[in-house]
Amino acid sequence: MRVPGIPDEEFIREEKIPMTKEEIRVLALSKARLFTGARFLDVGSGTGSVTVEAGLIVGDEGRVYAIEKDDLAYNLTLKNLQKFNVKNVVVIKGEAPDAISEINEQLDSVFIGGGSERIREIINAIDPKLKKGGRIVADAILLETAVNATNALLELGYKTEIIEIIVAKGMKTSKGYAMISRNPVFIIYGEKA
Ligand SMILES: C[S@@+](CC[C@H](N)C(=O)[O-])C[C@H]1O[C@@H](n2cnc3c(N)ncnc32)[C@H](O)[C@@H]1O
Repeated sequence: MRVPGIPDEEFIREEKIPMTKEEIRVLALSKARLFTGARFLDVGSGTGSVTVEAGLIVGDEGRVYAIEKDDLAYNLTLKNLQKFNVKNVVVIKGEAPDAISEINEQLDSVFIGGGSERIREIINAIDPKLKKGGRIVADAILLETAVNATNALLELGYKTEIIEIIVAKGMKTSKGYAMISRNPVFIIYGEKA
């Protein structure tokens, strides 16, 4: 099994396609409790950074599903999978929650990085496909998304937590390092009872 944390600059990027940044990605994948052989779903794969890291962690015995609705992001995910030589991923071009029905096996954990406006429906559609003890992890910029995700998980009886992270990265100046803050990100996660 491989420790996550591929540097952001190693991914192929497209100007308009977002990516879950390295430090947030590491924490989100840790909360997802991935393991060798796990079945994992990434909703809204974007650039593909979470999908790639998950594919490397679960290894040849595992499987990752990625759902992405946007053509450019879908193709970018494929490009990054190729770049990192990750072959255990099924990339589904479609929109969650509907596209979740294309997955025909039980999942160990799920990350939701896209679809904030439909987060409740997405969580409700994932629930029947998640094994007992499995985890749903979501990240969110908006307070409303964090509240909606938390409530959806609580209503399903999940053991739920919410954290907020603010990452400041050091920028080298002539006098030393100045810390430049990024926007705060919520990570919400729930474990199925
Ligand atoms: C913030 S980006 C995710 C970044 C990704 N985790 C990464 O590491 O590159 C959100 C992505 O979710 C996609 N998305 C939004 N709503 C979606 C939905 N309902 N179903 C599938 N994809 C969706 C967007 O097109 C976008 O590419």
